[in-house]
Amino acid sequence: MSRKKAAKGKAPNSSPSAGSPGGKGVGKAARSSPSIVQMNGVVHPSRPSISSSNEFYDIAFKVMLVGDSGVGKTCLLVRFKDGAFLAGSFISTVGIDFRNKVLTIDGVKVKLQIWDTAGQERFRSVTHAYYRDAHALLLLYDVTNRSSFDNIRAWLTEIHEYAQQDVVLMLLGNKADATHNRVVKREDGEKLAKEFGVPFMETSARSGLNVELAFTAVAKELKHRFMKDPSEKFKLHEYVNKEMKGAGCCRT
Ligand SMILES: Nc1nc2c(ncn2[C@@H]2O[C@H](COP(=O)(O)OP(=O)(O)OP(=O)(O)O)[C@@H](O)[C@H]2O)c(=O)[nH]1
Ligand SMILES: [Mg+2]
Repeated sequence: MSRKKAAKGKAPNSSPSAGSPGGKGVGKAARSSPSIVQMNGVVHPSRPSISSSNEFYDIAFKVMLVGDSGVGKTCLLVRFKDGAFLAGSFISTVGIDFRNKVLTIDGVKVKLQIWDTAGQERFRSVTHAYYRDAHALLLLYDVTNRSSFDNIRAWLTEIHEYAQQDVVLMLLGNKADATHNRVVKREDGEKLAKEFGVPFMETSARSGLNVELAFTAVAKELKHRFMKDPSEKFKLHEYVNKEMKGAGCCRT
């Protein structure tokens, strides 16, 4: 397997062309493939790989964080990327931003290009334009904010409209550390996730609970799908249920 070194400082290759912000008119796009091709079992980068980091990787995927404003998308990404919590005043994301992180999954270097979207309604058309390139979506609500949970159905409708049909999807109930302010029960999240057939876990960008797990699970699923190795049996739901820790614990 050829190993590619991520180039530095260029714009990510997943961004839609300038002036084409999806909006309602975009509809479903053709299936996008990872920025690599597999020939005779060998993985080759199909075009120059682009990353803001400077690490080698074998395969790359695009992951998008979506959900209402304030649910903790940016904090979750910063926790995953830098291992830190952005405490203090809330700075709402404007438009869209991205960070790269390379994970080693079963000896394979998997680069996740993670898109942090703005939850505010006024940026929705920008977000729509990026759905079609996403290989995975992490859909967040805030366990201390009922309306962010109630809006999950609307987010799922939007995802069905704009994202690829086979996009890897996971529901995350964030801010699980905030026990005193909790208004959404863990069972409510579990029930909703079951109804839509998506894996679910509660997370905390503050404590780090299940943050690494959420991204690792997605990376494992994407790598598994890409490699199509019949000897390797990976089931995302089973993996998540086995590895997930409750809010009472402190898995990072
Ligand atoms: N207690 C607690 N607070 C959190 C957690 N994650 C985020 N927050 C707080 O929630 C607020 C919003 O976090 P952000 O990550 O900026 O929210 P966002 O989803 O990116 O919001 P937009 O960019 O507007 O879409 C901030 O004040 C964070 O400090 C968490 O896990 N626990
Ligand atoms: Mg944000």
